[in-house]
Amino acid sequence: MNFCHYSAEDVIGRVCYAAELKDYFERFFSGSRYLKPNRNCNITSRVSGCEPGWACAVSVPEDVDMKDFVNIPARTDDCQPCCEGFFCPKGLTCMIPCPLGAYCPTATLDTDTGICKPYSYQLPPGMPNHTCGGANIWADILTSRDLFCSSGSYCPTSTQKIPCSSGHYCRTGSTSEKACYNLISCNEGSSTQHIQAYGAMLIAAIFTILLIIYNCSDQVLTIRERRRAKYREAASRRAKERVKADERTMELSTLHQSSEDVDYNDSGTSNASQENILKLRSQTCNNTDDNLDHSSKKRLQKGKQIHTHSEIFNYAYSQIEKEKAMQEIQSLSFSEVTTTMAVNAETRRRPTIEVSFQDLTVTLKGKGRRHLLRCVTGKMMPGRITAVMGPSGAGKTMFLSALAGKAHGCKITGSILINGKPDSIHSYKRIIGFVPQDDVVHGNLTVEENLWFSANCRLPANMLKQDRVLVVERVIECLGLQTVRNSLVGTVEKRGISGGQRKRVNVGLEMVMEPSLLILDEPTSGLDSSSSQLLLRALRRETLEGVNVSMVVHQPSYLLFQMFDDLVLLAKGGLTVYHGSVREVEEYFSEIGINVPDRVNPPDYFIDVLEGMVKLNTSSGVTCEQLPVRWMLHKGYHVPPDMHANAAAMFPEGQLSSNVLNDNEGAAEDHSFVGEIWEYVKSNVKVRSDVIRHNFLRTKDLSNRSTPGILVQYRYFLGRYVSC
Ligand SMILES: Nc1ncnc2c1ncn2[C@@H]1O[C@H](COP(=O)(O)OP(=O)(O)OP(=O)(O)O)[C@@H](O)[C@H]1O
Repeated sequence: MNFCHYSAEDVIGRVCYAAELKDYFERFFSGSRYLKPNRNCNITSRVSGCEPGWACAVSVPEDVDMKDFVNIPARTDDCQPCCEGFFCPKGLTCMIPCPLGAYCPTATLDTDTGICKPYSYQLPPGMPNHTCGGANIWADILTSRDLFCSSGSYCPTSTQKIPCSSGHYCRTGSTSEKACYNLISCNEGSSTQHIQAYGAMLIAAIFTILLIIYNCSDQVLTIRERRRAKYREAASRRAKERVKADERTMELSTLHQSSEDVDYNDSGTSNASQENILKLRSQTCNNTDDNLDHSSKKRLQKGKQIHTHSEIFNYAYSQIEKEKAMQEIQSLSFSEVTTTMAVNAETRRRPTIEVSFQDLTVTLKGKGRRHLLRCVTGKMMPGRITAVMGPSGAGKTMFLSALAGKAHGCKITGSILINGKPDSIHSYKRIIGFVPQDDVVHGNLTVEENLWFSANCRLPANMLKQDRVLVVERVIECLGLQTVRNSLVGTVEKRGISGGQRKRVNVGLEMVMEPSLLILDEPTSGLDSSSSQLLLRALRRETLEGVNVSMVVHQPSYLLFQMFDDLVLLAKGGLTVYHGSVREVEEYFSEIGINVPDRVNPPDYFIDVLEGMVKLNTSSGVTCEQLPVRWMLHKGYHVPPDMHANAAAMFPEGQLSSNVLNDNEGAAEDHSFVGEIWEYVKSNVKVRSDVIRHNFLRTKDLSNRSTPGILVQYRYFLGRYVSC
């Protein structure tokens, strides 16, 4: 009570009782800015203690029930200024102790302003004997800081205020001073520690780290890549050595077996020894995982992921070598049983897609309605490579685009069936690869990065890492891209890999997604003969897994031509001249008197004929223009009316079956002006709705493959830019 000029009893008599405290805090916490005066401060009986910073005593303290939370006692006696360390709000007439962190000295009058400092109340008018009292308010720190210990000082009690010493800082309402961090200088009376030094140090540290990362990232990536390459090469070497060792074992066994066979049956020796070779190779091929340790083998058997680079590459390369051996078996095999055994056991087949089309006609919109493709009927089978050939502008690209559902802005009639059903080709887009004529590779990435981006985005999301590595490594191996796998593809400004290699990467982007239908537009253009053969061999390998491969090809060499299974030959105007097996094309043309001269490459000759560069002098009298009609008649297809004259010219009157010629196509071709406009509007609406459906609406997915979601794909996309 050193801070109060009353006696202890006087102070106790002035401190608020329970009912007054309750009344005060209820009003305070109800958010009322101005407190309602209590019963002692009404207009009729207003005492000095009702003024801010003043309090009064109770006349008979003994009569007051301190536990009475309801009745406010009468305080009218001996009104005096509020004690230090207490606050006395206006209209309350009693004292409340200030809380910790507050500083409540007795106010002094500022004669200039007439305000009781450090508080902001004034002396009441008309009361000349009244002086400044103690604290008058109590508020939270956000509303008013008047009552709280000011910043730069600390208040151990509500009557003591000590300036913050140097090396320390004190915030508003502090009861003790806080030591500043090392390295930070805090002067006397500091209200906060200035951590700018730390901020500067942090920025400098981040900058240094970034600088180190920038300078070393290349190094780190190179080292990582070098390590991976080391594992890869070791795995490849091990797998090859293993195959060689197996081959030597086989040779020895074969020699041994042959010498035994000679004694019994001379005639059957060669066949028997070859069978032995095949059997032994099949057996050794089955020991794929011999390069792996026991735990990795176990994980593989359970279909689990293997983790280290070394294990993954060992697995991938032993699989690749095994596949190569299996292909060799197939080419060596003469016994169908052995081949079937090998293929069935080891060749993984993908879901198959058979594409059949009937009377496929693509017509250009607008005036003239030119046919870009006309009445094309046929089928493309899984496990076969179909070449699409024809003179320039014949509609080869348009044909494959129409099949792939990428022919926009044209009217397409006829039917396309997928596996015999009229499903939309877009429903299978996740297992259809399309290699356009123009490059779609990313020039600022390496060959391997390009392939990995495509593989990550388009392979099944749940595919194990080792299988992804196998797929990518297999494609790199198949396409002969080993030597340039880490080279930048290159752009116009920055020279990268060669044009032929770039073309192969383009094809690789689609091969790594393991498609069931692979459509390629001129993948061999610009490639030399050996590169083209390498590519065809890679595609041939795909067909072993049941992939349906169709490609536009220009001027294939004879060797390359023989590597195709089927041929679609288109004449100008998009009409079919031949669609069938490559083996039978020469026979078909010779039947109509078109024989390929000696030492002329058959595909070149057929294109020359269709270009009109070869003057036909056939016994049957068929002209170049009649070849499409000849094909239609040969297959028994309907002949469109505008071609009837050509058909009739080839056969004497009456020899043509009426159902071949009875076709109404074109009967409704002559429209009135209004009819033409109506047709135009109709087709335009259809094209727009096709575009909207293709871009915005989801077609039902029938591919049975779930690829990574948009966000994951976006992550891979961003990853590409990080790599750049
Ligand atoms: N959107 C289009 N608008 C107008 N004409 C088109 C369109 N698309 C294709 N054509 C025309 O259709 C014809 C066939 O084109 P396509 O590209 O299919 O020929 P191609 O046989 O692949 O030729 P090339 O071998 O020269 O690449 C060409 O005469 C072409 O001009």
